Amino acid sequence: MLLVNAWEIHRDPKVWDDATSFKPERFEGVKVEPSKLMPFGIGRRSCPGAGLAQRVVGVALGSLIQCFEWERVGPEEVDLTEGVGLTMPKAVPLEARCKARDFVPNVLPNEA
Ligand code: HEM
Repeated sequence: MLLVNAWEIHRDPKVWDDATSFKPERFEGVKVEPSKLMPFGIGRRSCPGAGLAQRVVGVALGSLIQCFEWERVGPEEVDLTEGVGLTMPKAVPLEARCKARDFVPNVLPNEA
């Protein structure tokens, strides 16, 4: 069995500028070689849900931002340190406060 260390490739400074910074704009309008970016695996056993996931993640994230105001629970910056595990947990779980924006009750059914 061949195991590819995608984690390492995704952080390789030879492959990416400023490799460990969160810069989603680095992907705007560019076609990235599949051998550099493989969040869904690669080849015949790659993730068959990739198309669905990419659409749903965008809609879900957009809905959370559009429908809620978000804030930290305290004055400290959110700690983005990675924890240990296969699913890339955060070292410190995220705690945040959210409040539905004013328009939300008008578009969601009122459950009595
Ligand atoms: C952000 C969401 C997702 C990520 C990051 C992800 C990532 C992956 C990765 C890395 C693999 C292993 C590929 C390999 O072995 O090379 C995989 C396999 C798989 N994924 Fe996903 N996946 C996601 C969502 C989904 C969804 C929504 C579905 C189904 C609706 C799905 C179904 C599968 C299946 C069935 C496999 C096994 C494919 C096989 O072994 O032939 N995944 N996924």
